[in-house]
Amino acid sequence: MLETERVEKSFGSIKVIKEVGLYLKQGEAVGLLGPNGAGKSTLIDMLSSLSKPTKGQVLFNGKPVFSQLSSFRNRIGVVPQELALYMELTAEENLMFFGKAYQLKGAKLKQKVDQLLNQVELNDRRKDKVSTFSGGMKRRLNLAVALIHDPDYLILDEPTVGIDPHSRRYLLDLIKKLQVEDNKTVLYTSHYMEEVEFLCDRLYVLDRGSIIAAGTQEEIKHIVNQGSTYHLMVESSSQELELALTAHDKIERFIQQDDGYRIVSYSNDLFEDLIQLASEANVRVQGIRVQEPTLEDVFLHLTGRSLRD
Ligand SMILES: Nc1ncnc2c1ncn2[C@@H]1O[C@H](COP(=O)(O)OP(=O)(O)OP(=O)(O)O)[C@@H](O)[C@H]1O
Repeated sequence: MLETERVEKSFGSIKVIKEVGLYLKQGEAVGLLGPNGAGKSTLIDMLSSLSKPTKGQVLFNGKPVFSQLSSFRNRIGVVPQELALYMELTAEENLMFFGKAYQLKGAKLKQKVDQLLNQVELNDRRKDKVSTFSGGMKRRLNLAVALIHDPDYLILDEPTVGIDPHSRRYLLDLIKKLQVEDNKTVLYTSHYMEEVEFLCDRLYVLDRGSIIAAGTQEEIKHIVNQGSTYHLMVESSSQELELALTAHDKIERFIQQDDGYRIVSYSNDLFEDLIQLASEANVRVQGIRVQEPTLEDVFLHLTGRSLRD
């Protein structure tokens, strides 16, 4: 088990991680969800022993990671947010290089490199320089590099940023397979709630350096289940309607979306009120739908802000 014990991290006088306690049991997939700047990368750096907490500690199987650094680093693979690849080397040379850093060599290393290139579907590009790869191909190779020493724990920091939908789908399916079939423990960081919903059994919601919710997806969604989430589709946005939504006592929060508003309410019966508010504001309603709460709603409910603020 990998866990943090009330860890804190400050840069100068600014505390960016505040008393965070989280754990990762072997074999499970855990999501760490939070908007930009919440502190996800800072937390991951501490969890993967790349930086030391200012306070508290990170434990692996009950002992501080810094007391077992080399054996700990052999057990974890980290996929950083920034690509950690040599652009002037080929895909194969990158994997060989990182494999040697873990003391792999000879036939064993070659076999692992072949297996990983197949797994991330880059075998036909193995002899090409990484600088010629698309964003998605680089991300796939970045994942392969993290797996070169066959770690049991895989820590991924927003691995799908800036990639095409095909590569994104491919990476998500591969990560799921690594967890389910190869029994890897996964910590997956993202500000895309749908990715975390697809991959993770349990999750933590991080906001401004603190964990503001934790539990299974069901438990977390239950937080907003007392009411409902409405999707109000309108022809155009209206300041008058927004003022009326803000003033309405049964509406807890709302955010504007491309085609209307997403509204979190304590009430299960808001249809008529919404139609009336829209009509008073001279806004044409195209439709109203009640939606299952998503993690986005949970975040909106807890913080009043959108996940992608
Ligand atoms: N080395 C540093 N020195 C000073 N401040 C830092 C440093 N690293 C991070 N921060 C600050 O800590 C806060 C958290 O940053 P962090 O990168 O951990 O957030 P994040 O949740 O990973 O965001 P993103 O999704 O944008 O990557 C930010 O306000 C950031 O500016």
